[in-house]
Amino acid sequence: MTVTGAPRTGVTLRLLDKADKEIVKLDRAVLGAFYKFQHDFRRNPDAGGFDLKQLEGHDRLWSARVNREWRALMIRLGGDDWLLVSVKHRSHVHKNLDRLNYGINHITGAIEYVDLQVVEESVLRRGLTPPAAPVPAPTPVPAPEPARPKPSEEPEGLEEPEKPLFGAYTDEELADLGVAEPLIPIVRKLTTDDELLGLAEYAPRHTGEVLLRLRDGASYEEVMDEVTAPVAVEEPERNLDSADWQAAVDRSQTVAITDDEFLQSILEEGDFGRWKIFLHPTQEKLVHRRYSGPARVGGGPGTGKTIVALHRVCHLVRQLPPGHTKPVLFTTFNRNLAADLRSRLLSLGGPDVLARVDIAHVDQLATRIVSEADPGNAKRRIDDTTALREWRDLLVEAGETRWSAEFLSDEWNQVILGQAVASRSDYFTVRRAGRGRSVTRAERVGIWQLAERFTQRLETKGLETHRQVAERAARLEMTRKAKIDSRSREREDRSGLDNLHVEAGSGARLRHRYRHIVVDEAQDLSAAHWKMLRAMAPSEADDMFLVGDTHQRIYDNQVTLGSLGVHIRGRSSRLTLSYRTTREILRDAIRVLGDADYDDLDGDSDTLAGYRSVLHGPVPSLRGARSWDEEMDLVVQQLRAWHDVPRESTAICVPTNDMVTQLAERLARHGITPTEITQDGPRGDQGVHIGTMYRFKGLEYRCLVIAGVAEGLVPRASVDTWEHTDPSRHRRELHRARSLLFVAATRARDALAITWHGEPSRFLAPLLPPRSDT
Ligand SMILES: Nc1ncnc2c1ncn2[C@@H]1O[C@H](COP(=O)(O)OP(=O)(O)OP(=O)(O)O)[C@@H](O)[C@H]1O
Repeated sequence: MTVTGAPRTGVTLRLLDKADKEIVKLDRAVLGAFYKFQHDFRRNPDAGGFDLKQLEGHDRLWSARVNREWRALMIRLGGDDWLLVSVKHRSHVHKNLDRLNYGINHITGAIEYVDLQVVEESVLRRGLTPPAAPVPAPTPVPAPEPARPKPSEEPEGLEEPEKPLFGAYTDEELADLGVAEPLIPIVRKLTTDDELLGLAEYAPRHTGEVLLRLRDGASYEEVMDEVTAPVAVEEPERNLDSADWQAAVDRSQTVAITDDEFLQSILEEGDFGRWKIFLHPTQEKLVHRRYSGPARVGGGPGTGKTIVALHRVCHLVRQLPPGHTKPVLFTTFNRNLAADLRSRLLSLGGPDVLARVDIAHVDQLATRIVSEADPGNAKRRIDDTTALREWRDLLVEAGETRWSAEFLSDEWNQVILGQAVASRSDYFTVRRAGRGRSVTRAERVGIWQLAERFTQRLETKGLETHRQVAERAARLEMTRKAKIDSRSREREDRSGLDNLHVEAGSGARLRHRYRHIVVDEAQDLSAAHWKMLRAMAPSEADDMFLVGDTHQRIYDNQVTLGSLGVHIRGRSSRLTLSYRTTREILRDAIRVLGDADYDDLDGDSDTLAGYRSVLHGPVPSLRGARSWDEEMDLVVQQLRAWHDVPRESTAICVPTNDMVTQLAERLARHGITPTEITQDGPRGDQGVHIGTMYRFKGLEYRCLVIAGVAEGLVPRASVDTWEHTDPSRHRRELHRARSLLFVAATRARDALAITWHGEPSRFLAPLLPPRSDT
């Protein structure tokens, strides 16, 4: 192809969501021709050689020559604004001119393109041959549950292929849910799940989401509320001007191709890079909204909370006036997660964005604050287990028997440090919600005295716990904020902000450390962390943006944000579409949670209503063994069955450190390289990752085994010792153990296998057949 003509400015070539998936499948030569085509087209669409023409019978659909055989299909949005929707062989275009369909969806207001021929073929193909599972299906599994039938309807099962899947809905109902209207006649004919999955692959995204949710058993009203309403154009806009393609493009998932490298990176990263460019409309709204104060985004695992937080950080940075400071804090629970945020932010926003963001985990921040105030501090940090040992020793030495070491340790962590209680009089009035046993005023005097002795003991030994540091940092920051507020209310210079590092020791005028704070894994931060963070930014619009899921809380840090000065009421939203896990894994993970209650970080309850996925894979496998030794062999067998999955995309999660060591040895003996996940993340890139459940927070793998899911291990046997002595603590510990298993199960993207030895964990009961069958 010869391209002539001078470059022209103002040409925009956009790519519609899903067109990238088609392009990436083109063979190498055609892909090469396509790269050249898009480069030349962006320079000058009128240059010779493209044979650019409007397709017969279509107002806006144009074709351009990619090479002799292949054509790019584009919607002309107006003037020099083009939307690339497909790249097809020319014979396909000519034969199917009347089957190429595009328009503005009257519910979502987004541009949709459908090649009816392709959709029909994919439905038929799926209908005739079983789909290839992304990974080998693991062995014995309970039968999949049929979708929940609509009330007053016979159950629909996979066994009745002749019955239309969506026979219970009228065309109008489907259209009102936002199903692409040209597809409704095909939807009517679907009779199997495989056909439905085939259609969902090529249909516009929203159509797939609606149909799969209906098929999951959700009612029409539920689908309307959960799937359609969040992306529907507002009522006053309902009378969409179907000619306004420029407005429609803003509501569509598209990306403007800015340069060759950008396009190449989108295509090369494939599914792994899509989070950077195609946000779901519900994610998009959260990223760009202006919030009058702290905002919180919840949602089940894999719904893209971290992705939203990353985009939000970029958005906030792009609104900043030019400068060299870091007015945005991006924080999370631990070092490992913070390192991951840093590399993803760099990949999303590049070095310019990264340069304006301070990324640090909460304990690191607390340590910085404390060191800034007390540079000579050389204390050794100890964890909660070592601290508990110190409590035991103290009680023995003091001859104290009124309270157990565990009780006092919890009281100190959760009430005294947890709520940053600074004085005995504060302790008399502090709320002890969730602590189970109540304590009298006289008892509080005794507990406070012991707490003072305990802190003195640590002081003398040169020790301190992370919680102590967090609490001290919170107090320091709150004092600092009080000074800022009182001293400079009228002379606050809103544009100038200092950071910790800039200001330390400089004697500069006190200012808030950050203008915006974005928090990931918010469910695991303690009250002291929140107090510290709250004091670090002025209370203004867009000050704090928190993402987290209380169903995944695995540390005992329940808080009520409102009481800590972080007022999220009225600014809370939830994401519900999982981009990570398949529908099969998600269904079992939800069953593990049972009907326990979860909070919304602010004293009310949270739910996973509407939590769903459009991804599909094998049903999780469940296998028991007689002994741990036998179970380890099961794990090896499972890994062998996954031989075609890269080892580093496979992981094993177990309840204890000893099991990590033993399993690693067993794998090595069978020639499978193990890589331990340490506190700082996996020790290397190679091999199957192995770690305890706590280490899996924030990670994801294609294939995952959760081993040792047995009574006595999940939950730990010691949890039941609280059953009668402290029922409230017993409940909390069970809750936590359940969440831990839920977090582990939802790390799997394609396949999940759960194993145990002896008696299976009680949390697996909803997944297992009734006892008589086992
Ligand atoms: N809009 C999107 N397009 C493509 N992929 C996405 C999108 N949003 C999220 N993902 C992918 O889904 C997976 C889960 O995303 P993310 O880690 O942000 O979820 P999360 O809600 O924070 O999960 P968790 O609560 O388990 O930590 C990641 O692989 C991410 O890249």
